[in-house]
Order: sequence, then C-alpha cells, then structure tokens
Amino acid sequence: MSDRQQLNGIYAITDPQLLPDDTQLFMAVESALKAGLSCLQYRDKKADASKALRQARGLAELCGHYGCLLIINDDVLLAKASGADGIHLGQEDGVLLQARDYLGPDVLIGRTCHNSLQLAEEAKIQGADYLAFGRCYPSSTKPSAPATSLAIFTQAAHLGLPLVGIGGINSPARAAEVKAAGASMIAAVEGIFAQSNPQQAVHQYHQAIKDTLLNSLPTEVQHDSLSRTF
Ligand SMILES: Cc1ncc(COP(=O)(O)OP(=O)(O)O)c(N)n1
Ligand SMILES: Cc1ncsc1CCOP(=O)(O)O
Ligand SMILES: [Mg+2]
Repeated sequence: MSDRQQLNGIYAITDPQLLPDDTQLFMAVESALKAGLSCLQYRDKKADASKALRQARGLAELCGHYGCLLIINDDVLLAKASGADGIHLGQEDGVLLQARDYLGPDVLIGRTCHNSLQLAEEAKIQGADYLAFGRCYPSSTKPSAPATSLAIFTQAAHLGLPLVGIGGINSPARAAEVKAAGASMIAAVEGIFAQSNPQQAVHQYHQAIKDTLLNSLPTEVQHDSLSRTF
C-alpha cells in the first residue's frame, strides 16, 4: 500500500498539555497505536528544538513498529530531521511548493483548508496529499479554529484527495457523523489523548464508524457482510 492509500481511518494528534513528558507521550501513543491508527501527528508548538527532535524521532520509531504514518505539524526542518512520513501545513505555515522542494516527492503534505473549497482547490494544485477541514464541532484544544459545515466533505469530494475532518470530534458518535459526511480520516486530540485509555477510545471510534457505514448499506448487503464477519 502506498502512503497515500493509507490516508483513511483514525488520525491521532498529540498535545503537550495532555502528555507533558516523554513517558506519558510514548505510553499514550503506544496505547492508541494498539487499536490501529492510520496517522499520528506530532503537534507541540512550544517544544525547544532538542525536545522536539527527541520526541519526534521516538515517535517515528514507535509508529514504524505499528505501520502508522507519522506527520509533523508546522515544522519542515523537524519533519526531515526526524524521518517522518509527512508534514501538516496550515495557511500560515509557509508555501506548499517550497515544502515539497525541500522534503521531496515521497513525503506526504497535508494542508488546512478550514471551511473553504477555494483553499482546497489551491492546495490540490500545489500538490497537497490530503486536505483538512475544521473545526467540525467546538474544540477545547483550538477554540479559535474557524467552524465548517459537514457539507464541505461532499463539496470537496470531486478533488479526489483524502479529506480529513478535525475539531471537536471527541466522541465515537461524532466520528461516525463526520465519516458518514464523507471524510476519509477523523483527526482528534482530546477524544483520544484526554482519555484514560487511548486504545479503548480509538477502538470505540472504529466501532462507531463501522456500525454507521454498515447501517448505510442496503439491508441484504448488511446481512451478507454480517454473515461474513461472524
Ligand atoms: C490534520 C490537521 N488538520 C488541521 C490542522 C490545523 O493546522 P493549522 O491550521 O496550521 O493550525 P495548528 O495545528 O498549527 O495550530 C492540523 N494541525 N492537523
Ligand atoms: C489543531 C486543530 N485545528 C482545527 S481544530 C484543532 C484541534 C483539534 O483538537 P480536538 O480534537 O481536541 O478538538
Ligand atoms: Mg500550523
């Protein structure tokens, strides 16, 4: 499977307030990885260079064991130095084409598009590998993020890129709702890393998404799928 094909499922994002030291960070991430993550994003806007490099390298190794892609938030230098699989760039985080030049063709680049189809179209032209929309619900982690309607996922479907929903997706029911609206990946901080058991939280997201997708199929296909599963 190419890295881009893996952009489907649960996308966990770390938070230094919830996971303040290496032990808590690596333990919580490994717990989430055990339930199956497509991507993990290392997001620490205040870490000094040595802490960031140590933690990002540790996460790259851990994610490698579980077949999970590691994406670095904001910092192209850190993405390269840590051997991460990708970078996430917001609208204020520099020019996508320059990041591509620096990181090369194989590194995944994700772009924040807030609630804007125009930003999504521009990101596609500039070579983004996935497009992120949100916040989908009120978010305690980033209350200032602009809100989006879930209709954006239908509107952006024709772009043919993986679409990420982010912001306030802190329950399995919300994850299922965003997935049903057309998101390929569900990104969450609080819903995973503010929980006492990240593995269980991720497992519940997977279950809710599976149940919702199954319920959206015609009855005879549901019965067929269930008889194959059990
Ligand atoms: C998957 C994903 N989507 C959106 C964001 C937000 O990026 P940005 O707008 O640059 O804001 P910060 O995260 O840098 O505060 C993200 N990080 N990840
Ligand atoms: C980084 C970011 N960008 C938009 S909302 C958000 C925070 C997501 O965190 P949570 O899942 O806790 O709302
Ligand atoms: Mg950013």
